Amino acid sequence: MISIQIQSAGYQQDKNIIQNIEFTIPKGHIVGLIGGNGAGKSTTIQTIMETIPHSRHKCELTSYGYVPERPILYDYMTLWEHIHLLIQSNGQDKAQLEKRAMELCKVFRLESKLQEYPINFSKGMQQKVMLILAFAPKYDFYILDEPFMGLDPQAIRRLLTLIGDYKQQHASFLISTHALDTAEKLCDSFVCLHEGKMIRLGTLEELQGQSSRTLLEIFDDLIEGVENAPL
Ligand SMILES: Nc1ncnc2c1ncn2[C@@H]1O[C@H](COP(=O)(O)OP(=O)(O)OP(=O)(O)O)[C@@H](O)[C@H]1O
Repeated sequence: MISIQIQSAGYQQDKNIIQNIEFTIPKGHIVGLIGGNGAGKSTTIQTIMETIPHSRHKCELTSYGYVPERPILYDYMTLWEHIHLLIQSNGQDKAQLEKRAMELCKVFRLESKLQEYPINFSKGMQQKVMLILAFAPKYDFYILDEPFMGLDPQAIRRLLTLIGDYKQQHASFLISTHALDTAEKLCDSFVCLHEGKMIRLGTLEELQGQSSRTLLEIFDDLIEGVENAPL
């Protein structure tokens, strides 16, 4: 079980972007982090990863896989050189890492591009490179910031299968996404953010209450409720 407790965090001293965000991620569970543009999803992820300049939080993580919101690639390295760098720098078994990275290149149809430069790839292809590098090592926990962004429908289906396989092997996930129809089917529970605060937390059934609303409808209602609440 991973416990996330964030009292406050921000990019400048005394300017909190997020506040009072607390939730747990049980082993083998997928938690969806949802919220509109600027709600604080990436800031929450940066805080969990301890890459935010100012924060009061308690999240005890060891190692984890991470897919950033925007691809981070080296200009002068081929796809194979990116994979090679991962193999050399990650402490896990090198033969296993190479085997899985090559399998993932096949899954995401990049096996013929190993000697090409990802910096020249399309947006979706660059996203696939980040997925290959994050999923080649085996971790207990993966943080995926907008993992579906730019992917074609076939790649989304393949990523969903991959996440399902790792979950079966008891990996936990925190996934930030705007793809609420996908999240509704994929995630075990949801953390709903609005203006840096956690406005709801729960499973789809808990969020639905007596209704049969979709996640998108629930989220719309939540935002409307918060924005129309008396001061
Ligand atoms: N590096 C930064 N320096 C200062 N402020 C930042 C920085 N990154 C984000 N912010 C601010 O923090 C707030 C939350 O942004 P964040 O990126 O966490 O939102 P998000 O929910 O991930 O949004 P989106 O869905 O648009 O990616 C926004 O007001 C944004 O302007």
